[in-house]
Amino acid sequence: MGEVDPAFIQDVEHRPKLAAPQAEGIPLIDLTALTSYSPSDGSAVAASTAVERLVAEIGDACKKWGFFAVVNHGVAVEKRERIEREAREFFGQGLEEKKKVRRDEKTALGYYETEHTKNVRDWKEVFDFTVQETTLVPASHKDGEEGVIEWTNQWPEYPPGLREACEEYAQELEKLAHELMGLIARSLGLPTNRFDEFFEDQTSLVRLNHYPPCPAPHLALGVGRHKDSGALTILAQDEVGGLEVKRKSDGEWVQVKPIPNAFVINVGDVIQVWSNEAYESVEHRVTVNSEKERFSIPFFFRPPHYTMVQPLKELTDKHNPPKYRPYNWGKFYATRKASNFKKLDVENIQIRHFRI
Ligand SMILES: O=C(O)CCC(=O)C(=O)O
Ligand SMILES: [Fe+2]
Repeated sequence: MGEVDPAFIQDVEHRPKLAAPQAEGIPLIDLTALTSYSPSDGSAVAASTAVERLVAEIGDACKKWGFFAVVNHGVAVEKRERIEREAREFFGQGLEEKKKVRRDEKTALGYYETEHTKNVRDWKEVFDFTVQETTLVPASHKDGEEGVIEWTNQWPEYPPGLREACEEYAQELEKLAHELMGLIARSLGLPTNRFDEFFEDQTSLVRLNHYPPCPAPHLALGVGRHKDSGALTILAQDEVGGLEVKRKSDGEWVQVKPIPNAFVINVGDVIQVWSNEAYESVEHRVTVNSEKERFSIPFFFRPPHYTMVQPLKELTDKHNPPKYRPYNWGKFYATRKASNFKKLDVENIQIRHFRI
């Protein structure tokens, strides 16, 4: 492909600088204290001090960056390698094969190659699946239309091992997501289990991303600038690199350096609201390059559709009143979905529409 379809071209102010600084990147946090903590062993006191330190590190990272990387997270490396292998195999097939599980108006899950972010087409193809076997979402994004529909995953015939690899990976990541929410709760001065009630069901999603080499990496993006709308994102990226985060301190785009077997974590809009902006959801984007393809796998941890998202009572008082009106997560997400993936002339729904 020599010429790039104009649908992919970013406005001048959003085009990437191809040498974004790598210095002063996101914090790297070692989760050993969490995975080795066992209240019954003799070193419980030392272990709990280590967990307290970890909680403080997480709190600092959430405040300063909204992003951090974790190592020693307890997710089995074989499970990650397996899904990465299956994803490569899936995307390596011809378009005809992939289109057999293509997403359409009715089935929101599966393969898709024409996603847009803020009305510009992304240089990528994706495969989406939900974590909960039966995921319920509102049938309509319109207020007053109350029905729900069931989302079911579309699994391809090839590669035959994709489904199992995805299901196993999702289970592992769900455990890590709960652990991280526990640490985040503690860092906000809340009990470890404070967020559990919001995840008895879920609308969590895992996405396999493939960014093919792009002949115009200075004009297009793999994913345009955006914030993640859910609670927390846990990203596995390969060794190629391309993720950039808008640094809060100065608004510069900085690269998130790939670290083998680490996950990149970021706070989404829902935590921004729950925490009444103690933590903010930070803008990020993905650059592409002309030589190498790149693969990544975000796990989007999201509450069930019926959740009313609002600042937690414990984190607000008369000096720090709630900054958001409650909004229904399912309707918010359905509205996003209804407009997100095609070119539109209007802006997507945003949490700032609920800002008081
Ligand atoms: O591929 C990546 O590094 C990040 C993708 C991303 O931000 C997203 O899918 O929301
Ligand atoms: Fe994202």
